[in-house]
Amino acid sequence: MNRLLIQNISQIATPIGNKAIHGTAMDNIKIYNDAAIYCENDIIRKVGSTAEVLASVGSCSDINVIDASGKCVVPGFTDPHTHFLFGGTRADEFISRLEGVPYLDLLRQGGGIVNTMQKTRAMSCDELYNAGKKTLQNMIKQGFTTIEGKSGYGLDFTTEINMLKTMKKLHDNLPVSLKTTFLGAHAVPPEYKNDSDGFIDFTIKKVLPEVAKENLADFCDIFCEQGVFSIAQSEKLLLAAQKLGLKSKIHADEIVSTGGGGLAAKINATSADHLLAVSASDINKLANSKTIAVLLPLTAFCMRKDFAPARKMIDKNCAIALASDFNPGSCYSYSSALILALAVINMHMTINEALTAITLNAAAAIDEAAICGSIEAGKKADILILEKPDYRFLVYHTGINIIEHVIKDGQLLF
Ligand SMILES: N=CN[C@@H](CCC(=O)O)C(=O)O
Ligand SMILES: [Zn+2]
Repeated sequence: MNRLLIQNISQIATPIGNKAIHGTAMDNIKIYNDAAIYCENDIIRKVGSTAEVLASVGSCSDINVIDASGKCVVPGFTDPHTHFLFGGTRADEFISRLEGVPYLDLLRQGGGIVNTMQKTRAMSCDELYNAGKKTLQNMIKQGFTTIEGKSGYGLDFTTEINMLKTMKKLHDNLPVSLKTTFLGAHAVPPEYKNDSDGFIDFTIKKVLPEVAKENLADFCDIFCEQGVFSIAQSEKLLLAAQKLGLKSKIHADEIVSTGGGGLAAKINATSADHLLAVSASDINKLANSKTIAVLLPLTAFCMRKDFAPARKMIDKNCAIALASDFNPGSCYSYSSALILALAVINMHMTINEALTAITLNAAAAIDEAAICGSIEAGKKADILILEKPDYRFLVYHTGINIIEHVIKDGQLLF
C-alpha cells in the first residue's frame, strides 16, 4: 500500500461536502492550522491537526512524509470546461478580433471553429494524442488534477470518435482524471452549409449512437448561440443524448441571450456554461435548479467582453463553478492563477467563493463532487501544496502560479 503523510501544514483551506454549494454559502470554507493529511493509495483517510493525525496513523515505517511547514494546502483544482484537444492555432484570428472583427463573423466566413476543424481532421491519431498530452502536462502544473475535455473539432463521424477515443487513452496514460464530452454540434461543418437541421439529424442518428454504444462520453454539449444552433435544435439533441445515457451541458448565452441558461435548467442539465449574456429570468431559473453555472472568465477577458454576472448569480443562489474554456480560438489560456484573479477582481467573487468554484463546484459541474474537490476523508488524494502559507496568496500573487507540488491519486507528481 502507498501511504502518504503531509504534516506541519501551516494552513489547509477547503470547501466541505459531496455536492455543489449554492449562493453565498460558497463563502464558507474550512480552515485548519498546523494540520496534517494522511492518505492510503489514492484516498484521503484522515485530516486534522498534526497531533491528531499522527496519533491515528501510529508508527508505520513505510510512510512517505512531506513536511509542509510554511505552506498552504488546497484541493486539486478541477477544470470542467475545456477544448484542449485540437490541431493548429488561430493567431491570425486573434489579431483580427483585436482589430474589431466579431467572433461570430469569423465563424460565418468559414474560419473560427471550422478553421480548427480542418486542421484537426488532417491530424493522425498519434499527432492528436501527442498534442493533447503536452497540453495536459502543462495544465497539471496549473493545479488541475481533474479535467473535462470536449470533442467538437471533427464535426464528422471519424474525427469526433477519434477525439473521444484519444481522450480516453490520455485518461488511461496520464496522471489526471479526464471526463469526456461529446460536442458533435459545435458548429455547422461545410458539408451541411445552410442545413443545420440536417446536421443535427446526422449527429443524432449517426454519431451519437456510436458515442453511447462505445461509452466514449459522459456528457453531450452543444453551442447554443444565435446563428449557430437554436434552442429547439439544442433541446432535440440533448434529449436524444439523455435517452442514450449522456448527461447534458450547454454552451449558453455566450454572445447573445437566446435562453440557453433557461433551457439547461428545464432539461436538468448538469451545467450551463459561459452565461455572459444570461437574462435575469434565466438566472432565476438556474438558481432554482440543480444546474451549475460554469463561468469562464478567461474567455470574457480574451474576447474583451463584459464578464458573466457572477455576483448577481451568487446572490440569487446559483451554484457557480469556474473553468478555463481553453481552446484555440476564443481563449488560448489555462492559467488557474488568472482565472482566480479575474473571478475575484473583475467578477466580484470573494476569494473563498472562487476557491469553492474551482474545486468542489467545478467537480460538481462534471458530476464528480462525491469523489474529489475537497480535502476530506474518503475523497481522492488530489492535493496542491502552495509555496505560500495562506490560500489568499492564490489571488494576491496575481496571475502568478504559486503551486509548488501537485499530488494526484496520492502520488507526488512534482
Ligand atoms: N463558443 C464556442 N466554443 C468555444 C470556442 C471554440 C473555438 O473558438 O474554437 C468556447 O466555448 O468559447
Ligand atoms: Zn467552450
